[in-house]
Amino acid sequence: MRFIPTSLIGAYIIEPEKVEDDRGFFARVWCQQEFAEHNLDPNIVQSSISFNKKRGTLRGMHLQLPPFAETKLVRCTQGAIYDVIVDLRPDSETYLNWTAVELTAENRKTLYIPKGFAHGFQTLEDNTEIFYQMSEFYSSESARGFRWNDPIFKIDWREEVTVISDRDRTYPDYTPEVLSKLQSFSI
Ligand SMILES: Cc1cn([C@H]2C[C@H](O)[C@@H](COP(=O)(O)OP(=O)(O)O[C@H]3O[C@H](C)C(=O)[C@H](O)[C@H]3O)O2)c(=O)[nH]c1=O
Repeated sequence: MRFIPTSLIGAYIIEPEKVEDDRGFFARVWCQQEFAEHNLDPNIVQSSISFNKKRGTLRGMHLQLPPFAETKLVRCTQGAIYDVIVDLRPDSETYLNWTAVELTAENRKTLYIPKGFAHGFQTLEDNTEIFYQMSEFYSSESARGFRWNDPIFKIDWREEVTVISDRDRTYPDYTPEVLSKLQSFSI
């Protein structure tokens, strides 16, 4: 695997190193030891999939607060997404910054998202499926979210949003009150 730092401290793009032969290829996409060697959280307790019928579908921006803050590994196993993360760790040099990466079934890239980041994506093709691996259990009570077009983040999305849940569409703007609840994140 190749671990490529993103512009946000602690977030990485992980590229598989293919071992090719006349049948095709084999590649590792996760290894507890290699992750630990790169100071990445090697714990996985849940895996999930997300299927999205229509191009332009947007899910996010989501995160879980401590004690259920989670490291996430995200990869696209069918279709393509524009995957976005926002650093919400007040003591981070890249606090409130965002970055995006195109994850596709073809490029087989994985995005490693540390605790304290909000995550969301927009699909770039119909019938797009995402595979997640999380370091913490799902906790609806600790789930929080911010609106995809919240002016404080100025995220530059690729396309018009075609499908979005009522919850994701109606999050209030990011405010100091919400910020205070995230102070407990540290890198
Ligand atoms: C995330 C999750 C959801 N659910 C249930 C709760 C709802 O009944 C249904 C759909 O949940 P939700 O609308 O929160 O799903 P997404 O909008 O895709 O949320 C995800 O989207 C963003 C982009 C993420 O990074 C997270 O993985 C996650 O927040 O599945 C579960 O039972 N377990 C889970 O882990």
